[in-house]
Amino acid sequence: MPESEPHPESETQRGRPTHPLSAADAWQFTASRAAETTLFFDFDGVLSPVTDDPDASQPVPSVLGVLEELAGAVGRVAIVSARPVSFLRSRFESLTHVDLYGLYGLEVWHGGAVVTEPAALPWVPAMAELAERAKAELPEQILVEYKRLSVALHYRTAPQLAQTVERWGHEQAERVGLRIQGGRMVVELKPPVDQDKGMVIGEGVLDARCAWYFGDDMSDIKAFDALRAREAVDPDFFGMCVAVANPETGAEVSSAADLTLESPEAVAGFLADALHAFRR
Ligand SMILES: O=P(O)(O)OC[C@H]1O[C@H](O[C@H]2O[C@H](CO)[C@@H](O)[C@H](O)[C@H]2O)[C@H](O)[C@@H](O)[C@@H]1O
Repeated sequence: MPESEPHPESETQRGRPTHPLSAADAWQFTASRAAETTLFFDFDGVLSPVTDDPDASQPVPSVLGVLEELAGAVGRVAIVSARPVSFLRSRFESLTHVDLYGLYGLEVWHGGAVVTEPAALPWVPAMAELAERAKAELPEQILVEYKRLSVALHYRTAPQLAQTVERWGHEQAERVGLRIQGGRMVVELKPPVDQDKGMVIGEGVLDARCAWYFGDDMSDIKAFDALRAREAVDPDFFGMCVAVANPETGAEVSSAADLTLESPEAVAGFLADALHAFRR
């Protein structure tokens, strides 16, 4: 090529595109830096349709194969959930190349074992006691989900009890010294340990040049914020925030996202389509 003609930039050198951009363009750009890309997924309401009984939740069947294929196409795929790692393992046992973060990052699946944030461990007895107290004191329609280092109080099947649950949760948080996390028809009590999805993502993208986060709930907005924060300090980094629509937190999450998908089933289809960008 003559000296005077500009050299075409290679795909990996191409600067970050400007938001907003179409999903197709975002995937195409992502594919150009696939090895330096991480895809993060929330579980409930994103990979799994909402059910009245949290124990009954299952991923959309087709998403398992798609995640495994994506894990072979990009640098890293991770699920970042408020569920314990043991629960995530029971749903994603077949996925050998997908990283798992549980309890908002208090747990990580690493080297074949669950690694727990040491600062949270002293709170195990208090959380067990709290779960028993919740069962005894709250109306029986409230489903109490004990998660070792957190207790979730579900009112999905009794929405008229939302205020009762909120009030009881705040009283207990003050009494025991816990933190509260609101979610979709749920109030969750957690140890006073600095760890949330934003911190998991902030740390997780330190070596990445591109990341996507798929979420549907209030705690996921912190993960979106972490991608925005990284973009703000690194002009080369490209982040995409994808919301999943729902009647409870959907409007707020969607307003913080680059694009919104209709349902967990739509997420599975969206990811299956995205695979084409990596096969070219
Ligand atoms: O971070 P996530 O993986 O999205 O976990 C958030 C909460 O998800 C679960 O509750 C939600 O899904 C349930 C099953 O579909 C539903 O019944 C409930 O109303 C939702 O809030 C989970 O049970 C909670 O522990 C998580 O905090």
